[in-house]
Amino acid sequence: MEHSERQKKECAYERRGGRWRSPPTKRRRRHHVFGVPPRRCTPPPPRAPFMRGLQRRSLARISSGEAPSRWWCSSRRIVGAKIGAVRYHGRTTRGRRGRPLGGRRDHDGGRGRRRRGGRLRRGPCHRGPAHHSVGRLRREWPFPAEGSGHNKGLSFTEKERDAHYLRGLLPPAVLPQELQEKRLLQNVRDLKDPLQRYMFLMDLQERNERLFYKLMIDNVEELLPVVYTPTVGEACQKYGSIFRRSQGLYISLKDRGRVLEVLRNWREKSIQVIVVTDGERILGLGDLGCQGMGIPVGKLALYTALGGVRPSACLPITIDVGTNNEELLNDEFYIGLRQKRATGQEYAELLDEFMAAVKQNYGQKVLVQFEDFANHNAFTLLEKYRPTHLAFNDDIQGTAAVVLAGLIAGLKFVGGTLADHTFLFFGAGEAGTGIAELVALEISMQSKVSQEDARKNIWLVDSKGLIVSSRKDSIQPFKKLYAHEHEPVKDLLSAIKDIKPTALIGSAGVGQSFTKEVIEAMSSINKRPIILALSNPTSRSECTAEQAYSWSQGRAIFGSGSPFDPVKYNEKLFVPAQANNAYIFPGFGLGVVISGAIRVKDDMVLAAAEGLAEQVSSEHFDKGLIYPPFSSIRKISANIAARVAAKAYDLGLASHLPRPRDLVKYAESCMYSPIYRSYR
Ligand SMILES: NC(=O)c1ccc[n+]([C@@H]2O[C@H](COP(=O)([O-])OP(=O)(O)OC[C@H]3O[C@@H](n4cnc5c(N)ncnc54)[C@H](O)[C@@H]3O)[C@@H](O)[C@H]2O)c1
Repeated sequence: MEHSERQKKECAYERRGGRWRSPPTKRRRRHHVFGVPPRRCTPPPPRAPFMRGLQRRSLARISSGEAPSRWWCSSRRIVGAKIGAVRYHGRTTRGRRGRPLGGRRDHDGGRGRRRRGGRLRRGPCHRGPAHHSVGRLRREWPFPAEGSGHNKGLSFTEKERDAHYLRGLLPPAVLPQELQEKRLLQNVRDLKDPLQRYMFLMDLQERNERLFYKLMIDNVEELLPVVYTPTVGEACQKYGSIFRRSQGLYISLKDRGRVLEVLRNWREKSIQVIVVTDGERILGLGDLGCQGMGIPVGKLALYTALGGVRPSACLPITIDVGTNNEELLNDEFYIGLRQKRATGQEYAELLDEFMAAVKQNYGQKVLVQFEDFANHNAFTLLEKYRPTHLAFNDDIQGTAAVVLAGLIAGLKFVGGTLADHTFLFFGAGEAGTGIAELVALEISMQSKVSQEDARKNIWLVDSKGLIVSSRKDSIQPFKKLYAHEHEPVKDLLSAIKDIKPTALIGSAGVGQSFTKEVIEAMSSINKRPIILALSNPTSRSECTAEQAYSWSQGRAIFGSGSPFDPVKYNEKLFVPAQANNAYIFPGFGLGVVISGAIRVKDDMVLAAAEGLAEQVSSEHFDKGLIYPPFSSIRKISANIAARVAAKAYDLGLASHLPRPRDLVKYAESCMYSPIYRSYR
């Protein structure tokens, strides 16, 4: 077909990326689809300069957050009406007669339609304003409002600065990412106050995401205590005063009936991991209400830095049902609801609505990690949602896996298997009973005995003393399994003398509860007593590393929840192990994500623990370590992920088929890399 002169003039197709794009009107698009050879088209006219100005102003509006949160995928609606010259980067895949092809794409390149119910319909665009704008880099620079995944700061090359209108907005020097990292590390080290360091790193995460993660990955041992426990505890306590920008999603009692709508306001659609808290038991610090947000934010930063889950696939959520913390209720800077905690049906209904909305919005392959819920809710929620959701509780299952791995490794010094030893837990909450259950499961699998029999060597002490059968009627259901026949015992020291445990595991959140007498009693019973002081933050630790080593004359195999510096005792250097959940949950999450698992089973948690324990080599044992060093955490996470994914495939819970042949390699290849990308 010949082009008429008029047609040639009107034809504004532009050849980009091997395709013809951006037809100005529907009529002209048809004209192309029906048989007009695209090569005859004239190039598009240059864009009018005033359009650029208009667009830039509108983008500033978007970036400053002034524009509405719901965006419609239509040039005639919000974006287009204001911007005029918006050029969509959404792709159209067209088949015969110009009809959109099916397949993965649910988006039609910005004409207000997306695939719902098998058909293309008009509707809200789930990708938000970023999807519609030209020059995503410029949109984020210098307004880092919608995430900072594209920012490179001084690392933008000359070419990128030209292509993305950044010239003049940056100083002339072009620095490599490594140099930026070196400078920032120096900046962090110059700050003496840990809270200042925390705020510095959070600012960096918002400003330049890739640089933040590069810094984290390369200096994980140094920065982990800043981004997570113990500093995050202080940050949560002062969250209202240091609040700068919202870092996650807040769902409060006010949102009942529209939780789904609130979830849809989040900028990213493709979410793989959610960490959610209700702030009732933040670390060992108690009820911090809405200010518990620091925990999901910190945990998800570790999911990315240590486990390689994409940052854009992570969603931190705080469910605000009020707080019983009087200090916060009277704090003028408190950021949450000023009311007492909702309980009972009101609480359960909000949680139900939340979990249903999560499934509806993100499907069933999104991992929902419950974090720092008080134990009266944590067990109930996990039991309730495990059968229907991909639910995981790090305080119960994550802690259990990391401690079990430590015990397995610790027994290499002591000798014998788990079944040969007795374990005493000080604290029978989420952490204590979670660990006890997993230890019992491992014993039952190793020794082919029932789990009930396996529990017989495990004893728990709670605030009322040793859990024994005579207390059965007055204790919570999850403790009843450990109510063995024994005389009532009120204090820990007497319990140790009676039970004679090999390992003493503290998870009561009571600082300095492993006194000199306690450690000495453990040392008199065992040649190498295993002492795990798990309570966080450092102030709640049952004893310090120095106390454990000196009171046991250097014989203790010590691990703690919060980090302690190496200790010199009798001219020998002892490196305390950190039983940090960060060994497990990032790798566990990655395993779940790469296999597309739809449920979490105990066997998968057990696989994670075994995956961690097997990475403690003889070289580590020589140094007295019961965990591998954190510096190789990405490798550790990839191995754990492979073990978890393998178990998910074995159990028929994985949905990503076919099963990759080499799961470790596959896990490594799926990990997020913080190296800057090049932009055209
Ligand atoms: N990997 C880790 O290091 C790790 C992981 C999870 C939890 N933790 C820490 O463990 C601690 C407890 O966490 P949780 O989730 O089990 O809390 P929780 O509230 O569920 O349980 C606390 C338990 O301690 C008992 N307790 C309280 N005071 C006591 C006392 N004076 N004497 C004896 N028992 C007492 C309670 O009865 C309860 O059973 C916290 O400090 C938390 O930070 C550490």
